[in-house]
Amino acid sequence: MMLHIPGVLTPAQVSEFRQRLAASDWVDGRVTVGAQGAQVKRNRQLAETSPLAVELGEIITRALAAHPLFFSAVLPLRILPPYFNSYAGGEHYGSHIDGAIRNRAGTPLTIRSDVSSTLFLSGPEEYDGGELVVMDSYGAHEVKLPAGDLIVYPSSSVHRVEPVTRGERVCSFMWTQSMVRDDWKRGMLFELDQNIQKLRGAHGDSEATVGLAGHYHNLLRMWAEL
Ligand SMILES: O=C(O)CCC(=O)C(=O)O
Ligand SMILES: [Fe+2]
Repeated sequence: MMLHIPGVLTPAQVSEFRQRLAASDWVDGRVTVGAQGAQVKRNRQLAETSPLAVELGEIITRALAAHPLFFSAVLPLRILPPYFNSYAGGEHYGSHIDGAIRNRAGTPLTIRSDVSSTLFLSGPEEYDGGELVVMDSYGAHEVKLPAGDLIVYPSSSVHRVEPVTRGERVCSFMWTQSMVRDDWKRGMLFELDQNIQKLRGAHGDSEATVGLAGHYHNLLRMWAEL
């Protein structure tokens, strides 16, 4: 399932992030990939142990943990601290799949990547190209979101970032281990949760919404791995 999650960061947070990121040191993005990724990846990132990456990453992680839509769609168990990348002057990231097991220099965390996310820190008017293209059985989906918004997509999908031919595309990206590994099951739980909330919004709680909420939790009980 792919989902657009608006307003993860406020415009004020985005502009503070951009100012601080512009003044920091960037390294070759190939530091965090394996051999296949290294052949197709051409961008820059903050170093994994950069104190700025750690500080800004914590703000993003807190915002995600408190975001009801992110929680409902991702059912996060562990979020690996977010990374920051930048593409300009034709930089791009060709078709690849994210490594299944991810760890992070400077932290003891190792996670299984179930859900990949990109948080846009540049607005679409700031650059040309740079679409995140995610493939699934329905075809290729192009994503370019307003600054502060996030896209989530299954880490199991092949994806790429098109060359940035004007301006600069600055983003944060991160991997989450979900309580529910299977994308199809996670999507079913998300649909059920969202529809229960719509029913509640329209009619208040009733015997039926309580029953459906029980069904949601019983499915989660059956499928969740902690
Ligand atoms: O920049 C992006 O939107 C995605 C980056 C990416 O796919 C990766 O680093 O694995
Ligand atoms: Fe990726």
